Order: sequence, then C-alpha cells, then structure tokens
Amino acid sequence: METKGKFIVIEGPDGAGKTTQAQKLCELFEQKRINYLYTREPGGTDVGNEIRKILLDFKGDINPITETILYSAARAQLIQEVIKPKLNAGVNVIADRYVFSSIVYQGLGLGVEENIVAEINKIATENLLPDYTFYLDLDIESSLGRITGKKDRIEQRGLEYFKKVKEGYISLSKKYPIITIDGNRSKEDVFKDIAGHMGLL
Ligand SMILES: Nc1ncnc2c1ncn2[C@@H]1O[C@H](COP(=O)(O)OP(=O)(O)OP(=O)(O)O)[C@@H](O)[C@H]1O
Ligand SMILES: Cc1cn([C@H]2C[C@H](O)[C@@H](COP(=O)(O)O)O2)c(=O)[nH]c1=O
Repeated sequence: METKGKFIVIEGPDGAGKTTQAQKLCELFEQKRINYLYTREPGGTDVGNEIRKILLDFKGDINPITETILYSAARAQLIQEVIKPKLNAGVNVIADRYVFSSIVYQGLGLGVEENIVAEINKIATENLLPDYTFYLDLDIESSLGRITGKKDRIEQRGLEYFKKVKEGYISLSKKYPIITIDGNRSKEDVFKDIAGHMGLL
C-alpha cells in the first residue's frame, strides 16, 4: 500500500522568505532523493493562474468577499487537480501559502469574518489539513523592505494593513498547530530550524 506524502506549508507576510525556504527544502529533498512537489498560491493550475492575474493585477475594486472566494477558488482547483493526487501517490507537497493566508489577509486584514473565511475554505479544501505549518515571523518593516520591483495589488496595501497581517499570524499561531520560526536570521539559520523541526538534519 502507498504511504501518503506529507503536506508542508510555509506561511508569512510578503517578503518573509517563504519561497527562499521552500526552495531550500526542495533542494534538500532532491539531495536525499525524497519525492516532492512545490506549489504556490494562488496558482499552480491553469485556472488558478488566471485567477492569480485577477487577484494581483486587476486595476479596479474587488470586494473583500469576492477576493476571499477567488483565493479559495484557486485553492480548490489546486487541491483537486494537484495536491490531493500527489499526496495520495506518496509525494510530499511543499506549499508556499495555504488557508492561513486567507484568514489573515482577507479575514483579519480586510475585515471578513474569520468564521466565514474558514467555512469557505473548509469547502474549498475538503478540510485537508497540513502535516506541518511553518510561520516565518519577522518585523513587518523588514519583510516589506525585502520586496523589490513593481508592487502588485496586494503589496500596494499600506503598512497598517501589513501590521494587521502580522498580528493575524501571531494570533493564529496561538490557536492552531503552527510552528513559529524566527525569520529575522540568515537564510541558512532559518532553514536549519525548519529542517530540524522535520527531523531532516
Ligand atoms: N533570511 C533572509 N535574510 C535576508 N534576505 C532574505 C532572507 N530570506 C529571503 N531573503 C530575500 O528576501 C527577498 C524575498 O524573499 P522571498 O521571495 O523568499 O520571500 P516571500 O516570503 O516568498 O515573498 P512573497 O510573499 O512576496 O512572494 C528575496 O530577495 C530573498 O533573497
Ligand atoms: C494565498 C493567498 C495569498 N494572498 C496574497 C499574499 C500575496 O500578497 C499574494 C500572493 O503573492 P506571492 O508573491 O505568491 O506570495 O496574495 C492573500 O491575500 N490571500 C491568500 O489566501
């Protein structure tokens, strides 16, 4: 019988270093010849990539509920088309963001009721829960300072919005099985911490 793969999620504000750490985990899995797949949200499927364009590039207003549903729609497609089949085939999935991003960015950041975001996402994900959720915690000014280039629709939101995002992650980390990682260190030290928690060192 096939063993299910592990579902590993990396969370944190924009610029926290999620993609950097996800890539390091991919490299370690490659060295150790462990099967893996990397996904990012929103995206990872054809329809998800179209939804990503709307969410990050659309020039007009998007209502917070619409935004919540669009993120969860992209997620539903990713779960059904990619994540569930891969986990069932024994492949480890390394996900750059998951449901907690919606709870903090749309819920605590935009004021959509947390229960509503959670319920929509239960439907979208069929309540698939990660085996590990790592939250990269660092000063919001430091993480935003790492963003270079043209800012997308979400990144253009001001400092006050991103302070709510950070507070949101901290409050969720007290309620859910989230592993908080000090992201204010070198890329290598942050990674040692993540890999150590997974018993990979
Ligand atoms: N620990 C670190 N120390 C210093 N710089 C870092 C660290 N981790 C990542 N960076 C740099 O910060 C920038 C943003 O990193 P990265 O893309 O990994 O963040 P992210 O959380 O995935 O961002 P986003 O949510 O905006 O996609 C990159 O230039 C990266 O090289
Ligand atoms: C999944 C998810 C993401 N967001 C926001 C967070 C970022 O600003 C963008 C995604 O861009 P990235 O560079 O790939 O991190 O979308 C969100 O608001 N809600 C979500 O559920």
